[in-house]
Amino acid sequence: MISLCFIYFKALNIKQSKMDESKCNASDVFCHGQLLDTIQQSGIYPDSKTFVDMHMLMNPETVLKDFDELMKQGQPTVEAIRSFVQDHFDGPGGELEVWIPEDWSENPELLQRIKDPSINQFARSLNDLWKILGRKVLPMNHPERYSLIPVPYPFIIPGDRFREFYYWDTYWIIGGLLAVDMTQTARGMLYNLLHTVDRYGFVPNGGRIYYMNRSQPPLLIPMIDLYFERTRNIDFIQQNIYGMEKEYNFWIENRTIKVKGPSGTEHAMAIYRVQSTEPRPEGYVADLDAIQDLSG
Ligand SMILES: OC[C@H]1O[C@H](O[C@H]2O[C@H](CO)[C@@H](O)[C@H](O)[C@H]2O)[C@H](O)[C@@H](O)[C@@H]1O
Repeated sequence: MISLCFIYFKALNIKQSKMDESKCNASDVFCHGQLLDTIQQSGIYPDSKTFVDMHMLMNPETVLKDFDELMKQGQPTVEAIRSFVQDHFDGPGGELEVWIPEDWSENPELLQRIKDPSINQFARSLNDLWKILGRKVLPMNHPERYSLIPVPYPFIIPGDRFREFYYWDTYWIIGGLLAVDMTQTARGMLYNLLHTVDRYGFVPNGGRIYYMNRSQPPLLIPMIDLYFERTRNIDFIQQNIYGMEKEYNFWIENRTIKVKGPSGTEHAMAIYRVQSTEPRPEGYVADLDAIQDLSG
């Protein structure tokens, strides 16, 4: 049974590159298909997220056409794959620039109130992180070449390999921003998430196209509540109430199952899950390894 699952998994994953030019987009390169499979399995990047955070130097159809030409010559060597990537991609993360929040201050009121020197020092080092983790999307002339989901306002990233916004991280980030009076940055991050609701109907797991079929816990309304409790900005609520309702309805309609309690009473329970049977593009090798272990 496990072997059958593995074969099915692989069959779904290794699809031929699509050659119909009019239908090519970044997800044909970064989310599924033979090109993704070949590059990720070549081992040229120890972290599978490196490749899927790069951007294409030409249109996806050209990249896929060149890749098909390469494959016609037989299984490429690791060096040939490395050279193909160098010729067709740049990055990762080159679509973002470091951004220092305009509402950052060295000595916010909260820090002035912390008397213990070591805790004060620790809090100051945390406050300095906003300047390291702030990002802004650079102008994109060809969005179809990128895995990044562009958002209109600057934002704070988790850091390290996570170069984009994340849904539920934003809840904790907004709590931290509000604690040091950075309400403008917090508001911009809320606008970004509301922008994704407006555009896609929901907030994706994170700001890359390969996160579009995944959820994280639905914290948009609670984070707007944090913002409102701090600012009492009723205009913001009035302007965005439809976006909040749209996201709520997405969860009710798409991420809710019925469960029976011990007494037999039926309850609606919200779940977050992945709608995919393929390896995660940014965790590709780890997922194939996990399946291999199961089948062996
Ligand atoms: O801090 C960002 C997020 O990091 C982890 O999850 C993300 O990476 C996982 C591995 O690639 C991926 O499976 C998941 O979909 C991503 O959100 C962490 O588990 C998250 O809690 C966190 O938001």
